[in-house]
Parts: sequence; structure tokens; C-alpha cells
Amino acid sequence: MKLTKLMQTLPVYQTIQSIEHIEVNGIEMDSRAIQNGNVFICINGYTVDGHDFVDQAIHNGAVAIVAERPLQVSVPVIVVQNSARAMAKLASYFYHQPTQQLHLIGVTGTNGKTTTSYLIDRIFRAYNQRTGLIGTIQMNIVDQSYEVKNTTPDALFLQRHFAKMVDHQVNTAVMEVSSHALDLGRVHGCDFDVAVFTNLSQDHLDYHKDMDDYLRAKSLLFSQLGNHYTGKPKYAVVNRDDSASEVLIKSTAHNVVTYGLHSEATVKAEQVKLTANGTSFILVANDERIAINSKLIGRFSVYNMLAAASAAWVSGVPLSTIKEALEQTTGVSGRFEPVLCGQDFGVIVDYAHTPDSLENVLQTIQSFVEGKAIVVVGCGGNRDASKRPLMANVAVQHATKAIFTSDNPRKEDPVAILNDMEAGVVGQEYEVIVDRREAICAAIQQAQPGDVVLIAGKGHETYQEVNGVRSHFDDREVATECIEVKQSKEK
Ligand SMILES: CC(=O)N[C@H]1[C@@H](OP(=O)(O)OP(=O)(O)OC[C@H]2O[C@@H](n3ccc(=O)[nH]c3=O)[C@H](O)[C@@H]2O)O[C@H](CO)[C@@H](O)[C@@H]1O[C@H](C)C(=O)N[C@@H](C)C(=O)N[C@H](CCC(=O)O)C(=O)O
Ligand SMILES: Nc1ncnc2c1ncn2[C@@H]1O[C@H](COP(=O)(O)OP(=O)(O)OP(=O)(O)O)[C@@H](O)[C@H]1O
Ligand SMILES: N[C@H](CCC[C@H](N)C(=O)O)C(=O)O
Ligand SMILES: [Mg+2]
Repeated sequence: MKLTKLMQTLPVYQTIQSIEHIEVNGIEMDSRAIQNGNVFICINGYTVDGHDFVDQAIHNGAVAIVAERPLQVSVPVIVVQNSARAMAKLASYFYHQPTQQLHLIGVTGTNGKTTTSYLIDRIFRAYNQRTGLIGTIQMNIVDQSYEVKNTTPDALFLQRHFAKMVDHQVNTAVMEVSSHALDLGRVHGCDFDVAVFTNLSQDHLDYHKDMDDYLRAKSLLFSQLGNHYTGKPKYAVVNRDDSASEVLIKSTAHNVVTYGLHSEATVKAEQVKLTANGTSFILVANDERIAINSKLIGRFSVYNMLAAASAAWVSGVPLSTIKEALEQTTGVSGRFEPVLCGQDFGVIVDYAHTPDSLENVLQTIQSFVEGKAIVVVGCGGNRDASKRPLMANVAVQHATKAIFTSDNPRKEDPVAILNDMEAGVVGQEYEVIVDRREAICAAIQQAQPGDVVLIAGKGHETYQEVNGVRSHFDDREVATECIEVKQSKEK
């Protein structure tokens, strides 16, 4: 592609050298990956500044540079205001605007994005669509899975893989859209057809200045809806029971569909019944009604099902298909996942890593547990420290017994993180066991028939990061080992 043609997608840029003759065969943001004929985009990151790697990029064959400032180098430099946002547009154009060929659904919110995305994916599969999915656990393109580093990867990765989805005849794609991604412009080149909001509560205040700033980032998914005008109808699907939805509704000029349990909503759940084995409710969408009997547990799961059902319903999927998919779903890896080794007490591995999700999950357990609810929980290092005392407080308030432990301390001192957690507890008992394996085994040792042990925070993760080094660690495997040790002692 001619560089001049590629650059047409940017409304404003500056270059003093002629770029008329340049032919481009690829875009890269990493100097190490540059090949002959590529354009190198310099991104000023959190760790290093991509502008410092132009020489390596040129040495590897870069024919032009996109940068945020003029650079004295041997190839033309195109100066833009924000190279990450420019990259999103350039990548979309280079890969022939793949998201315009997909029915693209974006899911944002503090909790429930992964679960809701999987439910949407399963509904569209039941509707015989070829689907793609991008989120915290992995990326799926039809039946192939790929690792991802971020919940919402960078714009280049996204556009490249949307193009791959188009090549694989995918027609519907669903992705989680994190607040970081919205703020950093990772989804700037994406033409969403449906934007879904789950809920808002505290998280990521290490990155966002305050809750208003966090909500502002989330609202970008709604304000940018329909930016790439193609004439297709666009829908905002929001949780009516969450007050943050008011801001999101005001952020979009497109169709708004609300869902909820308590308020007047377009899509509702009526006659909700929550049991230890699942949930049932009547799904109401305008004047259509259908009974749902799901294996998913807890009121929060009803919200996730409503969000997914609404996204599918506005896309034209019949309620009968939505019912079929929701009823077949047993759950998502590491989300309220039971560990079953024939023991006479429950063990649940869950990804709750915010005060709100921990409270939701513990309340759900309390609603059916016959004995004690024992929670093992920690807080991540180098992430929002202000949620630590709040999570500890939720743990002691909503569990019979709380054991505080480590959850990816990253580069922080695990004991310092635990001290931050302990500051949130006044006058209530808890135990601190720094080593996560020991903490899980201690909880399982203490469990009596009828008790439930909740192991929170890591869900599907298969590593523990300590001192910046990741080692294999899977809560489900460790719990199984601890149960087997307990069973062998009892024989
Ligand atoms: C803080 C943050 O968002 N960091 C992201 C960022 O990394 P960074 O800014 O450190 O990148 P960097 O290493 O400084 O590199 C800057 C530029 O120099 C280039 N470079 C670098 C070295 C070199 O030799 N040559 C070169 O050209 C790099 O390719 C890059 O273009 O860019 C990387 C590539 O896109 C991301 O993987 C990385 O996410 C890290 C892993 C991360 O942990 N991010 C978290 C905070 C995050 O984004 N989380 C959200 C939400 C999670 C959720 O709630 O579900 C997410 O969407 O994942
Ligand atoms: N709708 C919900 N409301 C509150 N809590 C929820 C909801 N759905 C799930 N949870 C809780 O939050 C945890 C994380 O769920 P999920 O992975 O679906 O969220 P996420 O938004 O993708 O999280 P992340 O930001 O890490 O990607 C679950 O394990 C469960 O404890
Ligand atoms: N997406 C979340 C994951 C947190 C999971 C928890 N296990 C941790 O490491 O803090 C985040 O980046 O904040
Ligand atoms: Mg997620």
C-alpha cells in the first residue's frame, strides 16, 4: 500500500520529507519486530519510550516513522499528536477496516466482562454464527484459542486479529473493553455495533484519578459508538440498576436498551429464584417472555445473563436460541468454579478481585451454605492499593472465617500488601498466611462437612508473580492437592 494512501486515514499529521514514493508492507510498534518495508510507530510507554528505538527500527528495514516529535533520521518522519491513537486508525485502514465486516460487540464494566462475553459468544454459536472472542482468558477465532497479554490488547494486535477473523469467515466478534484500553485508545479503530455495560464499582484507582475519571473512560465506549458511520444501527446496552448507566445513556446518540431486575427496563428478569444449584427466571424482552433455568449461581449471574441476552436480542437472535445457550452453559473457567474431589465440603475458585465482586460472591455463598463460609483472599501488588482494606473488610464481614494471603505481589513486598489489607479490619478476627499454598491448605484443613471454602482472586490464572517472576500456580490444582492430603490423613 502507498504510504500516502495509508496516511489519508489521519485527519492531521505533519511531515517535512516527501512520502510520495514510499510503499508500505506492514505496521509495527516494536522495533525488534520490524521487517523490510514496514512503518515503525513510536509509542511512549510506561516502561520505555519507543522513540528511543528508531535507529534499531531503521536498521531492521523501517521505511518511515510515525512519531510524536520530529526526529533526525534517514527515513521520513510523520509527526502526529498521539501515536497510539494514530496507530489504531492506521492499523484499521491497513487491514481494510475489518471491524466493519464483523458484527462487533464490546463489553465494559468493572465486574462480569469476561463472563458476559463468553455468554454472548455461546448464544451466537447456538445461533450458528462463526464467532471470535477477545478477553482476559484468551482470544478465540472459531475453534482455535490463542494467548493474550491484556484483557484488551493494543490496537495493532486487535486490527491484525480482526482481519484474521474476517479471513476465517467469522461474522460475530465479542470483546472485553477495559477502561485502560478506552483511555489509551486501543479500540480507537474499532467499529462497535453493540456496546454493553455491566456495572461500575471501585477498581483501577492506581490508573484512574478517581471514580469519575474511571467512569469517563468507560463512557468512551458509548460516546465513540457509531464514529465510523456505516449506516448499520448501533445499540448501547446498559444496566438500568446501576446508577452509572445514566452517564452512559447521555454519552450516546444511538439506540439505548436497558436491562435490570429492579427498575423499568427493556429487558428484565422476573420471578428470579436463586438456589445452590442454579438460577431460574422469566426473561422478558418487550412483550416476549421465556423461562430460563440456568446452572449459573448467584444474583450477579442473572445480571450477566441479562446483559448477554440483551446484546443478542438487539442483534436479532430469537429468545428461544438465547434460552438454549444460557441453559447449556455450565460456567466460565475460574468463575465460581467448583473443585470436586468427593469431599464433604464445598471448594470454589473464583476471580473476585474487587470489593464488589467479593461481596457478591460471598453473599451468594452465605445464601446457601449449611456450615461456615471460609474465604482465602489476597490483593494484587502494583495495582489499586486503596481496594486492599476494602476487600479485607468485605471478607471479614461476609465470611465466617477469613484468611488473608498473597495474590500476585508482583514487585511489592507481600507483607506490606497484607498490612494494607489488615488496616481495613477493626475488631474482627482473621488469619494471615503469606504463602498462598499454605493458606489454601489451612482453609481446607479447617473445613467441616457442609462448609464452603472460597478461594478468591486468581480464578483461571495459572501463575503467581512474586518479585517480578511468574511461577506456575493454579488455585484449582493446589486445592485438589490439599483436599487429597486431607483425605489421606482421614483414612
Ligand atoms: C500500563 C500498561 O497498560 N502497559 C501496557 C503497555 O506497556 P508499556 O507501556 O510498558 O510498553 P513499553 O514496554 O514501555 O513499550 C513502549 C513501546 O516501545 C516499544 N519497544 C520496546 C522495546 C524495544 O526494544 N523496542 C520497542 O520498539 C514497544 O513495542 C512499545 O510500542 O503496552 C503493552 C503492549 O500493548 C501492554 O501489554 C502493557 O500492558 C501491561 C502488561 C499491563 O499490565 N497493563 C494493564 C495495566 C492493563 O492494561 N490492564 C487492562 C485491564 C485489565 C482488566 O481489568 O481486565 C487490560 O486491558 O489488560
Ligand atoms: N455482574 C457481576 N457483578 C458483580 N460481580 C460479578 C459479576 N459477574 C462476575 N462477578 C464477580 O467478578 C469476578 C470476575 O468476573 P469476570 O471475570 O467476568 O469479570 P471481568 O470484568 O472480566 O474482570 P477483569 O476486569 O479482571 O477482566 C467473578 O469471578 C465474580 O466473582
Ligand atoms: N484484570 C485485573 C486482574 C487482577 C487479578 C488479580 N489476581 C491480581 O493479580 O491483582 C487487574 O489487572 O487488575
Ligand atoms: Mg475480564
